[in-house]
Amino acid sequence: MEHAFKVDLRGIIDLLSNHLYSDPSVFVRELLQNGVDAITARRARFGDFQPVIEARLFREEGQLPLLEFRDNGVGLTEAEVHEFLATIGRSSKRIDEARDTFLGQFGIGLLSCFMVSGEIELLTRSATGSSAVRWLAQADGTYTLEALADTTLDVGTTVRLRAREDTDFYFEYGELRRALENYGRILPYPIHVTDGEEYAHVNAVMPPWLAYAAGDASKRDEVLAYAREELGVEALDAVALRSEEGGLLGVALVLPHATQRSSRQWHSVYLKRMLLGHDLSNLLPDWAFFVRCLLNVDHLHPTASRESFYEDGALKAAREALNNGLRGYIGELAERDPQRLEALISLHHLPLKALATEEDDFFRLLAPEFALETSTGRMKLGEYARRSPTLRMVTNLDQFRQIAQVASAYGHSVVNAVYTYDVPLLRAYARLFGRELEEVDAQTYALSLEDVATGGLGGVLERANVALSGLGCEVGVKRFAPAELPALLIVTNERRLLSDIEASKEVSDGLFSEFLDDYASEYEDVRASRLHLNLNHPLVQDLLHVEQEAVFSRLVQMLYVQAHLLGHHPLRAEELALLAEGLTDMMRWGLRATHLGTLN
Ligand SMILES: Nc1ncnc2c1ncn2[C@@H]1O[C@H](COP(=O)(O)OP(=O)(O)OP(=O)(O)O)[C@@H](O)[C@H]1O
Repeated sequence: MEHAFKVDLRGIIDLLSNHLYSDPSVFVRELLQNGVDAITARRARFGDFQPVIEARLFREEGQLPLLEFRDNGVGLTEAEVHEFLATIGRSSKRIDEARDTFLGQFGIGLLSCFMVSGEIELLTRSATGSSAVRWLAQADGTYTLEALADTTLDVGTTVRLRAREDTDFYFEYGELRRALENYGRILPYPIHVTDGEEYAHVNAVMPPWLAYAAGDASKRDEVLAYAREELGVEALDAVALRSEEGGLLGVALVLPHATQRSSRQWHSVYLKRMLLGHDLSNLLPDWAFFVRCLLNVDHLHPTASRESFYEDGALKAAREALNNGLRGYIGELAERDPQRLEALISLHHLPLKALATEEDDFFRLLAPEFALETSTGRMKLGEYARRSPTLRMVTNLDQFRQIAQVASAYGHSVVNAVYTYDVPLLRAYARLFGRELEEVDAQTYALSLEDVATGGLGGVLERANVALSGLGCEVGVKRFAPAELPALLIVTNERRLLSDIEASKEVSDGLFSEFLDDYASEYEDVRASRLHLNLNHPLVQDLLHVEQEAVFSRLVQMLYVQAHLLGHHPLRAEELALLAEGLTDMMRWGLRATHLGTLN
């Protein structure tokens, strides 16, 4: 035996309200959409007429507010009401040629009215001339349908909804007007709203960006003013975007402040002039996070929630077109107004770096303008490459701090490539412009310091090592530039990690401290850090002649602490204690020297 499915309407309403639609105010969108589609259908079948959509609110004493939403579109015959309105999932708009003409297609939109109202009343007269009908549907899935004797009812449809206690909010004039403006601001048919006292024509003035996008360049200032006044964006530029694919028209407003990839922009995306949503992540290229877009597409397909687009060939083509539009803007700026491009790069370097790493042509165009931090100051990549035939980079901030002083003594400038995109940018530069790229670290420079024969040092090394025993540091004596630098501390990354663990242990107790001990034991064989004393420095030369062990030891320890400070190495408790003791001794000796004219 064959049986028919039964539908539990309450279940479906629950599905729509809790899982498909993000907000009950979408009922306004669905009503608008049906009104617009009905007018489009009437025009197509019965010729031109003066279209109108009207929302009227009634508040009567002791009653919950009532909304009447009227359009003078094609209307429905009794048979069509049974077929399309009362059959869930059935739509008059799902024929192939209608897909591109109408906003609706799924045959579920009207049900969203049950999110705000217990019943839906619909009065309609078809443009075919048949008699008017009244349909009254309940959320439990039952409905009544009666033919109306009233012959004065105009062609079109009126939907009547009474608020529930908990949905009163959506039936307030201000809220309804905001929702109509939000969804219908650029719809092509006039939309009116009134509550008897207040009245508005919500789409009386078309925003200027559509005309600008369509090619009317004279609207640029109006678009910038619109962005400022309506969106609160002091845009630096307005880029017109259009493409046949997807029937896309839009404008990208260049933001006046730097942005991160993670900062999501509040775009406005319209489908056939009806607001679809604010997210453009599946249309805009990844790197375009420096613009805020206003966009209308005519030929893309919405998902059932109408909050994003369905992934298909048309969406892919539209994505491509947007990508090309924004790239075209940057390329054209380079030719038309290089200074403006320079300003754009310095403000929006992150998105433009992302673009440059994607494509060689853009790399050549943009890369020389990107700012870098180098051991000889901030400069643009182009300038850095002019000054430094071999490109040198460090990828670790600690390393950069350690070698910044020494590298310049060798006439080297080293890039601090710890920021996003720096490494791929330098690699791409080396590849495209045939340069050598060296990754350097503190050890590389320490190895190239000039060795000193230990024979002539008279046991200084041994004594210095005793002075620093227990600190995990070995002492060496070398000659290097700059001569003003008395000592250089080289700390390996593992050693740095170990110091960090020790520092954490100082402030933790119990279990965590034990865990840190375990963790640290894995690094037991780590090489000690190295303190290179610079024999070019007069203080180090004097050190060779200090005989009193206490003084010698303090001097070495203070050189060790000073090297920490100069190299921006964090001080552990041991180093802080040495610093305190050393300073006390120095002061004591200073005072004694003042009084006695001698040190000791
Ligand atoms: N104002 C109206 N005028 C004329 N016909 C209407 C009106 N509102 C609804 N209909 C008819 O009822 C059908 C179902 O409407 P509903 O809003 O549920 O779905 P839809 O608009 O077809 O698709 P979607 O779910 O994508 O919105 C429509 O296809 C249309 O035939």
